[in-house]
Amino acid sequence: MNETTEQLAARLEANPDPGIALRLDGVRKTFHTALGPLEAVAGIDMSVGTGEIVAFLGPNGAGKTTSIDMMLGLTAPTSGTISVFGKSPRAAVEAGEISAVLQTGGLLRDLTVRETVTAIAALHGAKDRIEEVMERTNILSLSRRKVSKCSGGEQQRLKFALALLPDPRLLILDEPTAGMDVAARHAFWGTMRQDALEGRTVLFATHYLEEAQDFAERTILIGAGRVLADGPTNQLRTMTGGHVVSATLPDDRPAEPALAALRTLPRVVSVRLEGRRVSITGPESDAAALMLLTGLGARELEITAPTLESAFMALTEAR
Ligand SMILES: Nc1ncnc2c1ncn2[C@@H]1O[C@H](COP(=O)(O)OP(=O)(O)OP(=O)(O)O)[C@@H](O)[C@H]1O
Repeated sequence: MNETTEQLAARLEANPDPGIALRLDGVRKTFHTALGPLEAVAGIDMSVGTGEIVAFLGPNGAGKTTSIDMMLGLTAPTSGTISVFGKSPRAAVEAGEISAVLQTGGLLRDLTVRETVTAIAALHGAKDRIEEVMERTNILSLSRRKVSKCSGGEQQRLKFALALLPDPRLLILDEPTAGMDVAARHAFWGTMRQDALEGRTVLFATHYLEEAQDFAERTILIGAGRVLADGPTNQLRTMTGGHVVSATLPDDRPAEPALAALRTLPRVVSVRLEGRRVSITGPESDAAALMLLTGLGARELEITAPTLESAFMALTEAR
């Protein structure tokens, strides 16, 4: 059916950002600590389209949890704006359009699994979704188990069930598979994929490269509160723009002048030393090889395409 002009106008008024589930513009968050201000999020611009599964990848302390707290309206940005389906995060939470599986808290240890699901379903007016959600998250067999007796992975599945109760259009997951074994991880992501096919948007924070690689078509890499790279996960390894050149430096000379010289090469992303072995990451691999062999007396030269891990290390360490 073709949309009438009135219907289009009504839709744009309800969501001025069609096709976009989540948008962050110039978002910053500064905490005031005893040691002075700490900029946990230092200016993030990003958007996530409806139906995408996106990995929010970064090392510890990168600012993932702080960003997620702001997306959920749990804390306000110091500056910048966040919109969820064109609404403020709080309005989207109230409308049941966004929900989350968070790392900490949230479960009462003395309730059983079913009592927990039933209590939260009552809050959302979603009693009719209890069976479906419990089946989907594979917790029916745990119905009568006390939360305190559930393993870490089982508690994660329960949290996942609670997050699905309002039938959110956008699901945010902070390290969702922590504590799950390999089989549970695969089952979990299988469910997620199915949900995404049905139109649910998923953003998950992780510091596991493999998890981004295996389950997200797109990865937003963050470090030190900034977006370092954003693109298809299978291209992340080339986002450093080049290869890794490694070689063994001569024993009879100090390494530091050689490292300083290598750092002057154009567009070098990182220079690292382990023992006498130096590795240079960057797009100008020929120039690095030439300098190593002819200028620095290095031997055992190797040039390799970056692994996802080396791309990740180079991008996060280079700042
Ligand atoms: N309430 C707070 N007060 C002061 N500093 C904070 C607060 N919350 C977070 N930080 C700091 O902000 C930075 C970003 O933390 P955040 O928890 O967002 O990172 P993360 O990427 O989620 O890390 P992890 O993977 O370890 O959970 C860290 O340096 C952290 O110590």
